[in-house]
Amino acid sequence: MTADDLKKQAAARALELVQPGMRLGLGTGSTAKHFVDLLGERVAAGLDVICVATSEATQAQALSLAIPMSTLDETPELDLTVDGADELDSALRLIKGGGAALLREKIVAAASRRMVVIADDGKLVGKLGRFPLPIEVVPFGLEVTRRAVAKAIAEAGAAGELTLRKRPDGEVLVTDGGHYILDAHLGTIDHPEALAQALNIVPGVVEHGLFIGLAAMAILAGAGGLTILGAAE
Ligand SMILES: O=C[C@H](O)[C@H](O)[C@H](O)COP(=O)(O)O
Repeated sequence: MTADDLKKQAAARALELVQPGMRLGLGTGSTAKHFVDLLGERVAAGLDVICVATSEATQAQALSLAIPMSTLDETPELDLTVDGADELDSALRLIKGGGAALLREKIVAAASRRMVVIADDGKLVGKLGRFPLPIEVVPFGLEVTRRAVAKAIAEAGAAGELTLRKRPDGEVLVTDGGHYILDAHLGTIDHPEALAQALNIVPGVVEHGLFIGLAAMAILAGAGGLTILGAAE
């Protein structure tokens, strides 16, 4: 079974949580893409839902499947958001933003009564930090912000290189919100809450990829089947 098959299995299990009439947040990335594809099939078969996307890419995918779309301004309270993650621990603390969608993903997750993570079980780690932590920053004053971020990271007891994310063609990556991303290569994050708080107050940091206290459940697919973390319903 391929990693993609596992992602699809997790997405299919999450689809069971969707009820008619729900207001849904649609995540971003290769795992969330499976969920949107499967949701599109259910919508084509008559399921009534209204959705908000966490990225321009997901918005385009959902529209191509004729999924009814709204915005957070029109639909500020969502019942359920289903999204992928780059890393998670057993306390349902996440690193997100490998696909540069962390800002809208966090806003949508925070507007949802429930956020459910779908992933292959290789993303479950004992300690967060192997995946570089994405930190979204405004382009203005980049070097000043970079230094302040490095200081915040050190104060939270972590260390590692900060790299400005580039696109495959070598140009600096610009997010859907018009910002840059600094990836913090930390290896391990011993104190995720402290790091999140330290990053939250750096001027120029728009958002970071530590999602703490947002996910209520994770559906992890592995060779041995599905594992559920958190509250199943
Ligand atoms: O910015 C992107 C998101 O946080 C994704 O949900 C995350 O990167 C996981 O993506 P994938 O399912 O492709 O591994």
